[in-house]
Amino acid sequence: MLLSPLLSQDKIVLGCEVLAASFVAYLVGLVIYNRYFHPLKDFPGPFWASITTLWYCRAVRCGRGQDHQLPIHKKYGYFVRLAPNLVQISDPAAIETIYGPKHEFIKGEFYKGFDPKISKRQDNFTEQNEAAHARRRRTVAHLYTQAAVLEYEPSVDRCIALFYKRMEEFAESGAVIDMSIWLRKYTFDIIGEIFYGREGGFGFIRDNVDYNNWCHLMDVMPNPVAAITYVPYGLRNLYFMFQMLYPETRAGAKGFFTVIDQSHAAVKQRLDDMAAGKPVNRHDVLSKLLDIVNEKGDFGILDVTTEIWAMIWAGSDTTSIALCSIFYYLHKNPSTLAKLLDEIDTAFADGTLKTPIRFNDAIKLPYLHAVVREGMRIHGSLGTGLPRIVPSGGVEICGKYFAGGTEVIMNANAVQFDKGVFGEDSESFVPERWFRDGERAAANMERHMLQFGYGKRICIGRHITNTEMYKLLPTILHDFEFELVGNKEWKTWQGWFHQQSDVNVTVKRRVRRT
Ligand code: HEM
Repeated sequence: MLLSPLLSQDKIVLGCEVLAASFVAYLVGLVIYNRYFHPLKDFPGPFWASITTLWYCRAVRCGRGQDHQLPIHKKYGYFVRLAPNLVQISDPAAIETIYGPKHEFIKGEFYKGFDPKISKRQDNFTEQNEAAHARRRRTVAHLYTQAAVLEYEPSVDRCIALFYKRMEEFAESGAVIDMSIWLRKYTFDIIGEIFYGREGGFGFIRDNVDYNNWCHLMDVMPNPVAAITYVPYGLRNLYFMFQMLYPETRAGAKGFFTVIDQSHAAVKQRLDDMAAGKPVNRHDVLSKLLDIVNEKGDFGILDVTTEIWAMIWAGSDTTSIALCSIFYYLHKNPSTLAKLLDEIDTAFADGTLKTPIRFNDAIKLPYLHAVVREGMRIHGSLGTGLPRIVPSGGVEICGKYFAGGTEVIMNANAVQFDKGVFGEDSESFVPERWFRDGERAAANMERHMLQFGYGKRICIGRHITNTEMYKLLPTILHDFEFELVGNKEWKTWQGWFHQQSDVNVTVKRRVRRT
């Protein structure tokens, strides 16, 4: 009763009108500020990108490579404003400034979307606090060195044997297979072997089943997650609810929690087996992570779960995309394939390679090395770039000043095409570039590859990837002949992951030259 004069209908309507008018005035003011007064106003880029983060959000969510890979830089140059407070830079000279040790650029808010919140400590990939990251990375780094990874070689061999058996069956049946799918099963199974304690992997290759829908999850979940931090703050719940209207996002969200459950279950299983005195693989990462729990006070069981959870996301699709790129470009370029086969056959003939192929032997093949580098250069596994925040005080990057708090990004799929570093033919698949101009030029290209990131946040799992690739490729290429059906182009998706599909091939037993 007392409040009724305050809540008269007229006053409520007036209040709503004032609120709506203020909101519209705020939006108009923001647009004018972003476009004409923002410190980044002079950087070139699309109009809509200069006034709202939703433009870049759409680019990531919808896998629009033309908006954040090489084409956008062809249009606007080395610096492109992709959102009001975000500039993407493709000048290779900026890598050292942004990702190198000289300045303290921290990871952008983008990474928050990937935090599973399993433990109070985040995984290395999502951790934004540099000191916390350094502590965690020091704690686990010894599990990921090349020497440590070689201890997991028998696990990789088991998955290769399963893959090989499948290829034999396909050669026998004459079936058409999508190689992008089978390479994905291979990399998932290896994560299953070395992080989840499953001998023979998750069974993706063995049973030809996408258990828990994890492969499907990788197709559908990273895109909304990678885009969400570019939705204006107040609209994120709405965006999330809207995304849930898509059945595939609902499946992805469910899968997100299944991965967490399965990660808890894998750790529990290993602890139970150890307590029961059952034989377990003491050489896999899971065992070694549990050893750390016993040795260090600040790394608990939930940190083990977090670590193996992260590897499903970080270690499976990334590697299969790289493998698929190498495989596809080899089969699109028969003369390159022929040269590589020559090298592999000679290595088998002179005893450099033997079955099962050792990583340390395969790495000695120079042409294979060039093919691997080139496949990863021309098609980066991550479709979008790696966001960083300019430290307070501001930093000059390649002659342009950026105020503290500005977000900057470099995208491997733009940088790795730079003609100054990689040559005039940088848009073509040419493995020869890795030795044609001598060691200094090759080292210079290597320094400007962003495929695995750079500096202290560089990919910790890259030796696992290399081991998987250098062992599988010569094994299958030596014994099987693949033909791209109709020599068709693949399909690609340019969101957070740079997935390929429709790499359809037939498989035959290879008739080798004598
Ligand atoms: C071709 C394969 C791979 C590619 C292209 C790749 C790419 C990357 C990139 C670009 C980063 C840096 C992210 C950033 O700076 O924001 C990164 C970090 C990371 N990667 Fe990979 N990755 C691959 C394979 C793997 C594998 C096999 C694993 C583990 C099994 C792994 C685990 C990680 C982790 C844990 C980080 C965070 C490292 C840190 O910040 O300390 N990656 N990866």
